[in-house]
Amino acid sequence: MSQIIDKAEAGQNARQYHIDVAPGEVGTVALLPGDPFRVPLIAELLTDVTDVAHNREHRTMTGFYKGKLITATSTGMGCPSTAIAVEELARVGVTSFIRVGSSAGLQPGVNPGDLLVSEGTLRNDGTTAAYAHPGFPAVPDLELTLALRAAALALPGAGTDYHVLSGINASDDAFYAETPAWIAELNSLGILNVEMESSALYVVSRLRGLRAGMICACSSNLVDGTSLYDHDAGALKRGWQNSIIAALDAAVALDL
Ligand SMILES: O=P(O)(O)O[C@H]1O[C@H](CO)[C@@H](O)[C@H]1O
Ligand SMILES: O=c1cc[nH]c(=O)[nH]1
Repeated sequence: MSQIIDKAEAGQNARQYHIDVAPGEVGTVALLPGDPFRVPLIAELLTDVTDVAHNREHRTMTGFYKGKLITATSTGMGCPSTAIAVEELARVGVTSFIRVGSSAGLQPGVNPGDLLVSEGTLRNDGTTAAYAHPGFPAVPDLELTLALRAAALALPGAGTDYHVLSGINASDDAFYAETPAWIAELNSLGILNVEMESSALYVVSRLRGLRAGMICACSSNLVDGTSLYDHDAGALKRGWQNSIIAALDAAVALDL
C-alpha cells in the first residue's frame, strides 16, 4: 500500500492538472466568476492583460488594476470544480479569493442587478461534506466582506440605480431540484439569495488558511415573480460589471 498517493503533497510547485497554471503565472488575489466567458469581462477593466490558460471550464487571465496584479479564473458551475480551482490556485500562489457571481434573490424586492454581499452560506452541497463536519460554518473572511460592502456602497449607482444588500446565502448543488417547497423554506429562514459555489469556496479557503469573500449580481428572483427566463439581461450584465469593480476596489483597498 506504499504506492497510495497523498493528494495533499501531489502537484505542489508544478503546473496544475485542471487549471493549467504554473507558479509565477498568477498574483496573490483571484476574482472567481463561474462562467469562463466572464473572465474577459473582468480583463476589460485591467491593463497589461495576459491570457494565461484555458482548460476545461477554467479560464485564467491576469492584468493590473490601480497598480495591483489581479488574476481572474472561472470556477465552472458548482462546488466540485470550485474546490478544484481554489486548491490549484492556492498551489500556484493565490492567497485571497473573491467570487463575483450571479445569484437568485430569495426575498421580495431583491431585483436583477442588485449587488449581494455574502455574510455566510448554508451548505446544501456534497463537496464540502468531504472536507468538514456538517456543522462547520461556511463563512467568508470578515475584513474582506466589510471591504466588499464598503466598495459596493461607494459605487456611483449604489442606492439609486440598484440596491447593495448583505446577508446569508445558500449554495445548492442542483439548480433544477430547487422545488417550490425548498425555495419557500430558504425564504422563511431569511436567506437572501442562492448560488452554487460559495460553500466550497469558504470551506476550502478556511481549511487551507486562505481568505475568501463573495459579491454577486442578482440574476432573478425566485419568490416575487421576476422570472429567471425573461428578465432584463442588461440589468444582470450591469450588476456583473458593478460587482467586479467593487471586488477590484476591495482587493486594492486591502492590498490582497
Ligand atoms: O453566474 P455564476 O457565477 O456561474 O453563478 C450562478 O450561475 C450558475 C447557475 O445558473 C451557478 O454557477 C450559479 O452559482
Ligand atoms: O444562481 C442560481 C443558483 C441556483 N438557483 C438559481 O435559481 N439561481
